[in-house]
Amino acid sequence: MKLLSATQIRQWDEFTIKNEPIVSLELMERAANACTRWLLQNTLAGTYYIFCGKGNNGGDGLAIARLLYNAGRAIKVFILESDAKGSDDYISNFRILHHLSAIPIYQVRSEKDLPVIPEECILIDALFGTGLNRGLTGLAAQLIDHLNNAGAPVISIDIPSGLFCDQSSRGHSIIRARHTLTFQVLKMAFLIAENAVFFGQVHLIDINLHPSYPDLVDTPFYIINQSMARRIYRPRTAFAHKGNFGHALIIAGAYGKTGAAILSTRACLRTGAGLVTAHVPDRSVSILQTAAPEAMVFPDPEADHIATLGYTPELFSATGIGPGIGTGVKTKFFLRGLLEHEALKLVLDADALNIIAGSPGLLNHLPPGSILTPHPREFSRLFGEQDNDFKKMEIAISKSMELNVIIILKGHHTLVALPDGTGFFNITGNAGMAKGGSGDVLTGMLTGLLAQGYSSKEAAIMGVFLHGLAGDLAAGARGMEAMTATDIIENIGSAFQQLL
Ligand SMILES: NC(=O)C1=CN([C@@H]2O[C@H](COP(=O)(O)OP(=O)(O)OC[C@H]3O[C@@H](n4cnc5c(N)ncnc54)[C@H](O)[C@@H]3O)[C@@H](O)[C@H]2O)[C@@H](O)CC1
Ligand SMILES: Nc1ncnc2c1ncn2[C@@H]1O[C@H](COP(=O)(O)OP(=O)(O)O)[C@@H](O)[C@H]1O
Ligand SMILES: [K+]
Repeated sequence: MKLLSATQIRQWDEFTIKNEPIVSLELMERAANACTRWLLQNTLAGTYYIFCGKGNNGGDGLAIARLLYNAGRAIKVFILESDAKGSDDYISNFRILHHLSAIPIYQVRSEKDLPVIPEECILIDALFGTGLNRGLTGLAAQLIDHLNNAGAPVISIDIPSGLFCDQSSRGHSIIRARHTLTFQVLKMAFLIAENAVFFGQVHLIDINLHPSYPDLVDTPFYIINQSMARRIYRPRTAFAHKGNFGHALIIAGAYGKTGAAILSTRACLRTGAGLVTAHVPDRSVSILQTAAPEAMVFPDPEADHIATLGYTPELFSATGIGPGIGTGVKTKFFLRGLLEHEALKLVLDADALNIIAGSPGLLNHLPPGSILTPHPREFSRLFGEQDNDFKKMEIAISKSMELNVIIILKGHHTLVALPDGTGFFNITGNAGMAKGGSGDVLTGMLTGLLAQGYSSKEAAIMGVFLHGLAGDLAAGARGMEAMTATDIIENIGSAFQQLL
């Protein structure tokens, strides 16, 4: 699913107005009706303090005020005054509301007009929407601070005021909403970790924008959804044999971290690789074979570390390396040697990435199409600290293009950055996965998919989707606190079944 920019969303409104066709004011009325329905269903009757700017977001706020009033709710309307005359639809809605003389409308012209806000009221934020074109300052910023400090819950219309859709909002005054009722589609701002404190729970409000528009526009950003994963998934044919599904190699687990090797290996098995071999230090062999009897093992001659490439890596269909291997000298040399094999299909995670971060020259020796799976700290070690998460995303994409690799920047909404300059956001997964071992599972899953012949792009996109979905199923069964990485593995099968 395409992730549209603020400009494209505005054009989508215009496209709908022209092609449905519908007049702009009626589209605003449709949006306001949908928001009002949500408010009536989800908020208890109290007084709504509705704060409106003078653009179309403010127009939405005025229309919502009228509809709530008609539904019998108590309301007060506050207009943030400025020199702007107001958008046409704002003006129309203001006139309609003004005629309903029972509705109190207050103007906020200076600091002394900031109202006293009782804690038990509901604040509706319709000050600025997707038309924000600079950070808020002056009276607007004072009003935002005032609302944030009031102690009453804030419900933002479309986007918290002050938050930019497609760029970092760091350092600006921004509403901290408990809920955001956003029109039609997710905005990029809601996918970026640094914004998490602002939008609260996001609810998509369907306003029936014209279905043809997204097909007509290009965008470098996508959201991974079930239908995208389904298009990638290739169900097994009845006459298949294990040779059809590749032989995966997992290189993981210095002694003391054998668990990482077990999790990756078991995830790889559960993802469908025909054969799986785990390369682990000698002392870990029996532990691994007990925990994952379906896997074969290559015992490293070293008791505690990965050090020896005693096989031809090209014989494996795909290789995952990194979980728990440590960054010792012998393991560094091992990785250096492995990267000389240019034809490998590789997944690099955890300590493999830390080793590369310590010898950045190695970045130029990654086999084309390799998949790197850094979490944010590993990402910073590899590519430097960035001022904000949007910049981080840009760097992920530019490095992916420059190095011809796939970078999976892990997080709540994991980003898959591809060498063609596109970025795919994952929306499965939950905070129950924020514990040791979840990443090891992803490495095993990605290696398993590569081994079965999925391309790096397919494996990355479907892999992060299935990993998050398995995590969601695990959370559903066990709860976020109690679930473990093993529970993610146990739910990989059910996640696949949702692709059938
Ligand atoms: N027909 C449509 O286009 C629809 C638009 N909708 C609403 O319209 C919103 C977008 O409306 P607009 O494009 O009018 O934009 P906004 O309502 O976000 O307001 C933009 C206005 O504020 C000014 N402004 C921007 N940044 C400012 C700043 N930092 N300080 C002071 N003034 C600033 C702009 O110059 C402009 O006049 C959406 O978020 C949504 O709420 C919905 O009603 C659905 C239909
Ligand atoms: N809050 C969250 N929401 C969704 N997914 C999460 C969340 N926290 C962690 N994850 C996922 O869990 C995995 C954690 O990986 P990582 O930090 O490498 O863990 P580890 O190295 O301990 O196994 C990533 O795939 C990440 O996307
Ligand atoms: K808003």
